Amino acid sequence: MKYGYLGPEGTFTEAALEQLLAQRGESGTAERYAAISVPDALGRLQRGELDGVVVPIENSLEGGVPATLDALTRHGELQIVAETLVTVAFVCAVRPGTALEDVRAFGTHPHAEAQVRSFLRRRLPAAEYIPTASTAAAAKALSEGTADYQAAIGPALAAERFGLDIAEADIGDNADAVTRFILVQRPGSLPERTGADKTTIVAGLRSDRSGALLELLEQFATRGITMSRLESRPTGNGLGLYQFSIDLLGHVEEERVAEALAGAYRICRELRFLGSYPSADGKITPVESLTTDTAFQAARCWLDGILEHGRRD
Ligand SMILES: O=C(O)C(=O)Cc1ccccc1
Repeated sequence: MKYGYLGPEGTFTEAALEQLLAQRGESGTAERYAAISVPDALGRLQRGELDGVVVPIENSLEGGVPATLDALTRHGELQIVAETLVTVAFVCAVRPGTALEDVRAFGTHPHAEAQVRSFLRRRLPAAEYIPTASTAAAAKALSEGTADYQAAIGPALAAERFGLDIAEADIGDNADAVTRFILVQRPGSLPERTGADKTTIVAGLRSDRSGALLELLEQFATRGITMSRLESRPTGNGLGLYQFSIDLLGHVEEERVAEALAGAYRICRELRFLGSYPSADGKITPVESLTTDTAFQAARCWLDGILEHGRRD
């Protein structure tokens, strides 16, 4: 199996891939491919050049990763099969001999920049921020002398891989910051239901219907389904046109989730199913007695009885 990740070597995403491979017992056998961007990785997956791709999707401080949410929605035909959580710790890396005082600009991934703001305010208040495709891409360019910045912010691993010095370590605003990464594949069989699962969907609402979002949320509420993420992203087709990227606690093979998705499908302009997969935290989702599979099956039995008796020959 060949797995792609947001490269180059030394990104947080590479750490997430290693974590996922270890869980799947594939650390020794998998081939790795460092992609230059999330769309590049997903494109290669879709064309069959890769069998799986790991990308960041959500951060405990910043929320969803727009590049991933948008690329996943655009590709449409891909499926999330697993997730993993990585605790991210940041360092400020420089070329040997550079002092923090010499740093006029720094490069890093937008999600890293958002998580080191107090360090930036205290230590680099005048430095310009140059966004890069990944944290390790910033470290690589700095070490190769092709960067127009003097510092790179990212994991210690990236500094180490590219022979940089660590000017300051542990510069994150929040020591408990966690990033959630997903493993994406071409559509195939669904991961097995574990009781601790997530389902990811993208819902495009009908713009001519007042209360469309409320109606969508009702589909989940009435079936006892909890959302763990809800984000609006522009469709790209004009101002005011949004779609919602949503994580639900549950698996599509559960009756309550299947019924809610069917309800959502009826009322949405467009509904994309992006996958049901085990939650990384392994926490079993409590299911109220009125929304268990048994409760749904009993209701259907009752209805079948009515239809059976009332059938006209
Ligand atoms: O650029 C990286 O190293 C990534 O893997 C993306 C990222 C950036 C910041 C926090 C988590 C993931």
